Amino acid sequence: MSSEVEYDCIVIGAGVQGSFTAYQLAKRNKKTLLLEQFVLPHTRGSSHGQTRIIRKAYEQDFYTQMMDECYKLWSQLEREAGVTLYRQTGLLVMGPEHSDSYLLYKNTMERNNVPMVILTPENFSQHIPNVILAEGDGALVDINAGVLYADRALKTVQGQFQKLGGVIRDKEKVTDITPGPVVTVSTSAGVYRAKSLVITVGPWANKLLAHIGLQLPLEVQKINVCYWEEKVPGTYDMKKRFPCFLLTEGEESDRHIYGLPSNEYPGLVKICYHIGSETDPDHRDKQTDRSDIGILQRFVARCFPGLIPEPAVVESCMYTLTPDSHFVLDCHPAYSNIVFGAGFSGHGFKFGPIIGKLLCELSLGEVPSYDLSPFRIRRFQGNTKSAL
Ligand SMILES: Cc1cc2nc3c(=O)[nH]c(=O)nc-3n(C[C@H](O)[C@H](O)[C@H](O)COP(=O)(O)OP(=O)(O)OC[C@H]3O[C@@H](n4cnc5c(N)ncnc54)[C@H](O)[C@@H]3O)c2cc1C
Ligand SMILES: O=C(O)[C@@H]1CCCC=N1
Repeated sequence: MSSEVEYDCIVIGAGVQGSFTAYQLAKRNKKTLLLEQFVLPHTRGSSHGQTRIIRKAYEQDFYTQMMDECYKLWSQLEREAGVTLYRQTGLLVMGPEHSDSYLLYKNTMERNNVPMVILTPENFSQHIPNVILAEGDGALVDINAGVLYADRALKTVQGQFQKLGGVIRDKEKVTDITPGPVVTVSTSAGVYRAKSLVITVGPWANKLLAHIGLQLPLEVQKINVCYWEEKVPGTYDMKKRFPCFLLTEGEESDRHIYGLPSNEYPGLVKICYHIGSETDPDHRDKQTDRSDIGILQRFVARCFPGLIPEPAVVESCMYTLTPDSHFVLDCHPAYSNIVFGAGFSGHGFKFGPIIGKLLCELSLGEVPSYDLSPFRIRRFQGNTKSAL
């Protein structure tokens, strides 16, 4: 089947980043096609699941500053669609009080006037009951942080895109790309043409970029998404405003941990380890490493006395990591009408609306609204393989 229609833009990959990019393009009256390899919705990429953390607490100013507009774009989408996508819970940040990482969070938040409360070992349990603050740890709360209803957000943005006249074709895997002033995209079901192309295929980025002679330094990891049962149901519940939390980075392996209050599975709290094991996105179920679960069990036993230190549910999801954990947002070095967003390194969901806006701007040849230098591929220098 060959399509006669020429699109302004084709977006490949209907995860959070591709869906928001397509929506932004449609808002700009661009005739847009969004292609997805699986039947939607699916659980085989990085954007599935009911919840994600949204926060301004970051080590780097550029993320904190982008989140300013991003919160506004999330609430604009909520108003437009008449749905709730965000719930404020606050985010508890804990880490060795004098460590580089903890101080970077604290100072970045202070410098950018992010509303926060600093807790002391004396008043900690009064504010955050049923959590043990480790000896020597500092604690602060990013007050406006909270939970995004991820699955609902994806459904909403894809729905709004379609209402604006956008076309979604799922169960169509892109099998080839031919660059040119008009780009040709071949799928398992057809051939499509467009003035520009956006590639947002998450863990599959290098598999698809190989078709256009580019390889990025990305590592795909499978993450075990663990849920832990409350001894007394409701102890760590979102309705009671129990906060999301994260441990800042440090020397010890048991610091790469974060969690969300119980919500999607009543009585179960999501607590995960931020480092997984390398995997192939087409064979992720073959990766069965659970060594992180021991680290989580020790953490839960030590710091969450109200949880049973044995995971009740283990699901899986994938991270696509760059060497510096910063995103990749750029144009192809040889074809300026091919744009990609990749390497969201396990923290990209909250940025969906702003990533969509930026990739839309890049695909239209406009000056992007933010300085993209932290996200350009030239930072990888020798690590980017171009077969051109
Ligand atoms: C366990 C876990 C917890 C996380 N927690 C947070 C959090 O709290 N806060 C936060 O902000 N972020 C979080 N993240 C990160 C965030 O979810 C990801 O950064 C984001 O979902 C990445 O989206 P994406 O669109 O790049 O990738 P994906 O969601 O994987 O989308 C890519 C899409 O492209 C499709 N595709 C691939 N190849 C092709 C092809 N050839 N043809 C057609 N379609 C194709 C795939 O099927 C997929 O649907 C978390 C991630 C995980 C795994
Ligand atoms: O992006 C986020 O907020 C979460 C928490 C920290 C680790 C990864 N994702």
